[in-house]
Amino acid sequence: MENGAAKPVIVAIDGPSGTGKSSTSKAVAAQLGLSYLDTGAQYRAITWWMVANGIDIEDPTAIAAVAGKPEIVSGTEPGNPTITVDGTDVSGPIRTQEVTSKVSAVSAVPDVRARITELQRTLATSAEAGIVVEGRDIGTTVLPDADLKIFLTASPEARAARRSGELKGADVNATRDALVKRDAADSSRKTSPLAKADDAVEVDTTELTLQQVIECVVTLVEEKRAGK
Ligand SMILES: Nc1ncnc2c1ncn2[C@@H]1O[C@H](COP(=O)(O)OP(=O)(O)OP(=O)(O)O)[C@@H](O)[C@H]1O
Ligand SMILES: Nc1ccn([C@H]2C[C@H](O)[C@@H](COP(=O)(O)O)O2)c(=O)n1
Repeated sequence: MENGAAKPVIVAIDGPSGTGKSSTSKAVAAQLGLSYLDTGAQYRAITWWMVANGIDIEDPTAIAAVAGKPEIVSGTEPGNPTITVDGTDVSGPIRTQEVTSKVSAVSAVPDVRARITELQRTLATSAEAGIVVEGRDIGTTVLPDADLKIFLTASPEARAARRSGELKGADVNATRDALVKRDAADSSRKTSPLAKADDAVEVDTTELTLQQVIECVVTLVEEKRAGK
């Protein structure tokens, strides 16, 4: 660039749930001085609002009719990624079992996706140094021109073990079944399903520590920036 400033780098990280997208993306963004966006938190936030306002989650028409109502604001600081709905901090409530069980239905509604995708593109293009955006359809739909696309995978067993550890004593088989069910719903919806972009680098994290995954992604970003 003319003034010598580095061009903002846009990194898209997609994959099924529990593959390490959030942990990896936050750490990579912090290490490289980039912004960070958790797009799952945005879909959880709109789901939380639908539940709080008594919208029938089984009725896509009812969801679509009010999809533009809540104001969702995401903070993109990797050390403190905030999320508010109409000014209320919902970072805790969006992680409840109720929201987790309903988010796939809400996020499958095309009007919801159009609304949230617009927010995501605005945040990504305004990040000065660049941004790491994680989700399900970032490389395929939201940011198809991202500089680097990563698709994280891991076996259902590894992902369930990670989540059960987090949920302190949760039954591993039940956790595995819930993960697999949510992935199937997210992969089979018509609009912008969970999918690997053709030009994404796939990283299987099953046998890797979180630190190894972070180092792998940092190296890929640095190589991309160096034009390798
Ligand atoms: N490579 C790894 N080895 C062991 N544990 C890991 C690894 N990567 C992530 N974890 C742990 O697995 C759990 C899930 O990780 P994380 O929330 O980053 O996944 P995710 O892909 O963002 O999931 P979701 O899509 O459901 O939000 C966390 O407790 C995290 O610390
Ligand atoms: N780009 C995205 C991100 C998330 N979703 C939906 C599907 C997920 O099951 C849900 C919650 O995401 P998580 O917090 O587990 O990462 O949100 C999506 O459709 N598109």
